[in-house]
Amino acid sequence: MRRNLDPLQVEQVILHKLNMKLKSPFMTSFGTFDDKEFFVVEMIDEKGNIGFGESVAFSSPWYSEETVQTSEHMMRDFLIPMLLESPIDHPDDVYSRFSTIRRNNMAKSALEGAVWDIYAKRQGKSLATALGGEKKEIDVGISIGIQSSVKELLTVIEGFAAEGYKRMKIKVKPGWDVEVMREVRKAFPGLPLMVDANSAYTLKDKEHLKQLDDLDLMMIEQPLAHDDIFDHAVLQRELETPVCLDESIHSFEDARRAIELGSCKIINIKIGRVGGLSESVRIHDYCQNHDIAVWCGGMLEAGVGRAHNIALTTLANFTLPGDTAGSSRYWEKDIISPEVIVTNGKIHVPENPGIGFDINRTALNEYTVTKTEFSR
Ligand SMILES: O=C(O)CCC(=O)C1=CC=C[C@@H](O)[C@@H]1C(=O)O
Ligand SMILES: [Mg+2]
Repeated sequence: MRRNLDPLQVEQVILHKLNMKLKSPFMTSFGTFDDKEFFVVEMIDEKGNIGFGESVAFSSPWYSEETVQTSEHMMRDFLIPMLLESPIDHPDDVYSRFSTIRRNNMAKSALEGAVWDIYAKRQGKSLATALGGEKKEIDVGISIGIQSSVKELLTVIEGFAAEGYKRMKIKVKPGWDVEVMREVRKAFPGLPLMVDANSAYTLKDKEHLKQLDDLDLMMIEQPLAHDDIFDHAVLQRELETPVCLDESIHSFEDARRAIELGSCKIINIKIGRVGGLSESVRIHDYCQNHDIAVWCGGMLEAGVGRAHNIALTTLANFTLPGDTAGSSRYWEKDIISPEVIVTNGKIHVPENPGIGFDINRTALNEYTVTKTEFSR
């Protein structure tokens, strides 16, 4: 294990609760997002370094059981006191320090991300380098919600293709799937395409889903239940299209079991879902050793979360474009400076220490609903 001879002591944590309105509603098989409520974690160490993390839990427990309110409770009443208690040798230790608390990975990850940012800044390294990443730029795709008509969907895809995004992920659900994707494939014959079902199907839909095999999709993401890896293995044996797991993977152990069972050929790593950057790196490394491709998913993050996703994606086995689109995908104005810019489907990885972006305090304050401080 990597050791740090300069233990860091967290002195203060500030939870900024923000509410940001999306430029346009984002519809999935489980619900529609109009705005995003979340926390920016600001953390200060004993030397005055400041690190930032972002919580990704949504207001409602649709995607996972965590919500903005449950993560606030977990951070305030359990996790922050555990962090303030004693110095940390290495950010990897945060995961083990939190291990007596079951799950609540998004709450844990928001804090762990800020510790990683401070750690990288203390070392004078970018977060990407501190994590072991080497890419100078990353390929990105974009996630497209369910639209009101196929015509509308084709227009949206055309717009993002013109912006240069490397692949399009189309949200599907029963009644908005095979026929729609046939139309999309017909209109865009060479476009890298995938679908995400957010658990909208069961094994009874196997024959229906097999029709997707004709459409040259990069993968189908999370077709079956959010807590399943067994039925996904059955489905993967029958489908030519690779299955990618999202909701089902909460830890390194989940990934190991899914891979041993043959439940997927690809894993979408979301930092918040797996409890932080350290666990993300462990999953990445294991997948790399088992020929399982990974990519970095998104949770409609604002700039701080986006910066963490960019840093993680610089690791070698992130071979597929992620969902880390530019700041302008969801926001009129982001909370970081400069904003994340996508050029020809690529994001340049910042080289400044830590997350590599400054916080735009004016924007942060504008979106802040409440602010709570915790000190040692
Ligand atoms: O652009 C992004 O941040 C990704 C958006 C996206 O596809 C998702 C975000 C949150 C929940 C889901 O709807 C979905 C996903 O499952 O990956
Ligand atoms: Mg998904």
